[in-house]
Amino acid sequence: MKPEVLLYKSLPDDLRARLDEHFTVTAINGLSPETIAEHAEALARAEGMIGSSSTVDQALLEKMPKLRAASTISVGYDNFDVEALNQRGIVLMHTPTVLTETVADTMMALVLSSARRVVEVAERVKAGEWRRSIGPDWFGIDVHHKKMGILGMGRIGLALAQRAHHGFGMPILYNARKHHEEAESRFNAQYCDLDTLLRESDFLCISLPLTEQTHHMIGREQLAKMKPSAILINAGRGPVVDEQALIAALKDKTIHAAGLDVFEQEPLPVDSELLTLPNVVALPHIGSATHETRYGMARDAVDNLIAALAGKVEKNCVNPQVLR
Ligand SMILES: NC(=O)C1=CN([C@@H]2O[C@H](COP(=O)(O)OP(=O)(O)OC[C@H]3O[C@@H](n4cnc5c(N)ncnc54)[C@H](OP(=O)(O)O)[C@@H]3O)[C@@H](O)[C@H]2O)C=CC1
Ligand SMILES: O=CC(=O)O
Repeated sequence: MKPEVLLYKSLPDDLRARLDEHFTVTAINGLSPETIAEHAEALARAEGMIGSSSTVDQALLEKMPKLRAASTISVGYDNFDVEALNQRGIVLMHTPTVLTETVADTMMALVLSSARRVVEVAERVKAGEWRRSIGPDWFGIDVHHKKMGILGMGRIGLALAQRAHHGFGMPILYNARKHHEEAESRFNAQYCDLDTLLRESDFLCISLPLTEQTHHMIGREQLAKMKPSAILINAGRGPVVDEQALIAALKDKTIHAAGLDVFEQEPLPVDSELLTLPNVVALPHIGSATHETRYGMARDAVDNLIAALAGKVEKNCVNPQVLR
């Protein structure tokens, strides 16, 4: 008999067929209180689950007594209670690597669009405001050769450093928990403490995961240390930055601008003050959102679940200690 799995995100047809070859699949429309109640019996039978974005906590796990493996279609896994998974010996699989280059592209897009005011001036053209040769009120600031500060020199930070260093001649500063030899040798990146990173960066680019340690790592005190000309880019997770402190800093010009792909609450509420600020570029969490990369993530997540439920995990495992 094939193991039963819960699918809570739609998949491309060929990947859904691959999942069906290996498992008896119950597909549900996201994990909400309603779908969880409606499909209680399928949850109780499921040995695996695959999807993204939804919260997987102790309360949900209690409804899934047979669960052996969870596969998220994302690299970030802050929506999982990993401690609870570990206690139950449930394997958590994710999709690093396949999305790295695409997310770094998105970060570079945020750097360029916030510095050169691409979204704002394009809207002005569409509004019919371009009636004569433009003046300084349409100008942006240079990106090339400015100092890029990267907070979180992991896979994505490294790919961003490559673009900034080789493509834009930018000196790279970075902070992480440890030194990254590859960043230092390939991009001449200089390790520094967080205060130095804040003080010296022209662009502070955040590619951190959300953890207890990184929650609100950037708040009022940290923003006050940045240059008034600096631009903050966040494509890690929204709650790494205290959003109210950021709004205040953007309004009183403590910093120049922000380019944001992630927010404390997603979708960003339509009445968020961020949306009223001309010096903000706000994207709807599109870091990895290209057809190619989203397909690759879904493919890897399906393969990860197949490997995990077959006891053949070789990569992409968040908590390999439960395999021992
Ligand atoms: N906007 C989007 O669509 C996307 C967002 N993301 C987000 O980006 C995050 C990073 O992804 P990825 O680069 O693959 O992950 P990695 O694990 O490769 O890199 C994470 C980096 O963050 C650093 N870090 C973690 N905790 C701290 C801390 N307390 N202080 C300083 N540095 C810290 C790590 O430091 P060290 O190296 O020293 O361990 C590491 O350099 C994901 O977790 C996810 O939240 C990812 C994909 C898409
Ligand atoms: O935010 C996206 C992810 O893959 O993590």
